[in-house]
Amino acid sequence: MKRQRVVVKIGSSSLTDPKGGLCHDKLFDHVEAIAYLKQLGHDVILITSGAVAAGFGPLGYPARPTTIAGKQAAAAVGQSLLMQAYSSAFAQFGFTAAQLLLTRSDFYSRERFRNLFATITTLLENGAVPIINENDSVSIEELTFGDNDMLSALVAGFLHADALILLTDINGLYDANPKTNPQAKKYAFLPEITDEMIEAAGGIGSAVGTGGMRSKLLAARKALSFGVSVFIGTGSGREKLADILAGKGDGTYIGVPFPKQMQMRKQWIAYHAPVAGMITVDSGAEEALLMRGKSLLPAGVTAVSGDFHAMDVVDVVNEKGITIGRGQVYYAAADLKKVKGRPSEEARQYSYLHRPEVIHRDNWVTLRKESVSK
Ligand SMILES: Nc1ncnc2c1ncn2[C@@H]1O[C@H](COP(=O)(O)OP(=O)(O)O)[C@@H](O)[C@H]1O
Ligand SMILES: N[C@@H](CCC(=O)OP(=O)(O)O)C(=O)O
Repeated sequence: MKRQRVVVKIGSSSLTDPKGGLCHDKLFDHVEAIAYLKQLGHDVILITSGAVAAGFGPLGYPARPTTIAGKQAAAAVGQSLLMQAYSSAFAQFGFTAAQLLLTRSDFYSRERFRNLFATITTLLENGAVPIINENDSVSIEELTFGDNDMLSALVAGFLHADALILLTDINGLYDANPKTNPQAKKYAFLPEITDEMIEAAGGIGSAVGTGGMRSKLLAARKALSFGVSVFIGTGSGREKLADILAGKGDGTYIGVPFPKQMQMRKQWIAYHAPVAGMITVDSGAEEALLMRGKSLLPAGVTAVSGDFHAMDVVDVVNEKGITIGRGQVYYAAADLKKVKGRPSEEARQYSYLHRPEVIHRDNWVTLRKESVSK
């Protein structure tokens, strides 16, 4: 299997005891499975919950605190316990754990966004395991991600992950909460998430979790909109994540089956994404895109119209004004205007992902081939 970029999110209930407090056996089981995925050559980014659940006991609370200050204080205690446990467990497999604590405003600022991307990329290049949680102790309630399910979907989208795996205490999505309705039936595969499913999904099932299945479905829908397929479920043992990636997991698969994920992203670009602008390319770039399977580079761009942002979808037209394809851009319109016609190495500083391509091959869909300019 080709190298995959996988975002794994682990919920509080899968890391702590029902009454709170870190469960080292549960945590080790996940670490072993992540280490195995890395040994198979995949990139893994971990989104971990559990700071509040791990910290409230040691801080002296009998149950998960309900006040914001209580949760924030518990998270400050629990986060360091979590990282201590991850660092020592990953070290047993020869991997280094790296902590990143995010707030929603990190996603609003392009500069922070860019730094975050560069940091995670550098960590992955060096073989480390990026471990992300919300920076609970400083997050302001109105500005939180909602929960780590949504955070994991946003991270999976912006890292162009191949798959988002939401590990939880239940083996998938049911048509009703199985903890309260024993007749509930499990979905094995869903092509999409409908409003009805979100309505039907219930809330939290454990004393330590946050959003329940509803928040997972909202997150799954967000991930699908970025072209990332999702798995919600459970598992145990070293091979559980590899099995999930191979389509053999105990849970619900949402979107296109993982190996065919690229196809889905392209479908989204071709048929669903709003088109935010237009780029004109010269005949060399047109030929590279249509005949040689290459990415679009800044050097081949001759004109830019519309007010698009980086990662928006734009139409690409040739010198005759004929639309030849559509793709997701790494540059905002204003930046692309500055760098059109320039060498990639000069231009890439303006791309928020530091990527030289204007449209990477993976984010390109050909709409007309017969129109190549002569
Ligand atoms: N339709 C549903 N299908 C499956 N689980 C559901 C459903 N509705 C509610 N749940 C509950 O969601 C829980 C998982 O959510 P949560 O406790 O937030 O987990 P985590 O801590 O892993 O994020 C399950 O234990 C289950 O009780
Ligand atoms: N950031 C919080 C987790 C919030 C959260 O979404 O929890 P969960 O529903 O268990 O994934 C913490 O570390 O306690």
